[in-house]
Amino acid sequence: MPPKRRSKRPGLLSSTRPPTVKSKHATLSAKATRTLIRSHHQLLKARTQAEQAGDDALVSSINAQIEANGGLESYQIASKIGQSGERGGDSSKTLVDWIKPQLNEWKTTLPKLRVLEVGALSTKNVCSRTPSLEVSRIDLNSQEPGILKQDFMERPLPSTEEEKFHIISLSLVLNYVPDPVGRGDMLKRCVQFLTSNCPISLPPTLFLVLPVACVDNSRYLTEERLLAILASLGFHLVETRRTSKLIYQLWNYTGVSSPQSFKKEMLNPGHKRNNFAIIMGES
Ligand SMILES: C[S@@+](CC[C@H](N)C(=O)[O-])C[C@H]1O[C@@H](n2cnc3c(N)ncnc32)[C@H](O)[C@@H]1O
Repeated sequence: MPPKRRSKRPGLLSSTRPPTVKSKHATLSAKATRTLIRSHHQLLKARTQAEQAGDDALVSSINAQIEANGGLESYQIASKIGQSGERGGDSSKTLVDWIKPQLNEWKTTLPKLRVLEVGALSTKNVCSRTPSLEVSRIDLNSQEPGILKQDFMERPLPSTEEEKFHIISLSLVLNYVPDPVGRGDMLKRCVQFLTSNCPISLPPTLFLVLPVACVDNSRYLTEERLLAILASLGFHLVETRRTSKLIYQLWNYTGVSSPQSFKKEMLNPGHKRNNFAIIMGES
């Protein structure tokens, strides 16, 4: 009797470790997507620590592991899958829903509101399809012609109000930054790119999305601490929303800051917690 032919249905990538995305059209299970994203973050963090320790051999070995996992491109593909409707969807829909009352004031005779989308993976998300918004998209690795390859931390500072933005989106970007000081610097830098010179009654706005574990399950960051950090920079929380995985927040910049330093200090002890932290000096 001839051997039974095996089904041609491909197995899930989650059954292989480490998961690697080879083509832009590869399909990853939800679990494999999460594993790939988590592993990329862990490798970035380990690389930063090796760099800080001056261990060049370890840096090279971690770089090789990042590449073996498919690099930033595979990470972005996994993140894009996460943006699909069935996996939680496009976070910019929440941003647009929240500012809809103000956007309704907008008329075609007015200039569009400038949005800086840091960590942009798509030119077709909800904010890009909103007629009153003009979106400038940047990412460390551009996936499409409408996305500029640029590190926000290296973007030249604006020299005029017109070069600034009414809204900055940091959706799942702050948690990508591998070290706590860099995260504080990123939040501080946002202030320099925001303008209150707006054609409608929308204050300068920061849209922040983080994995909920960053504030619920970290030894060094809580929602309260995040609020204190952003308040010290002059931000006021106006909207917040949670899903089982993500926390979405809308912050208005008031212009009234009270510089304070925030160290990495134990707020929430527990051996099962993570080490996500934001450090900020007073300057
Ligand atoms: C998880 S993806 C988030 C994608 C999308 N914003 C979302 O909400 O699904 C994080 C992206 O942030 C980008 N990124 C991280 N740090 C950045 C920086 N300093 N400047 C520009 N892009 C950055 C990464 O390259 C990556 O594509």
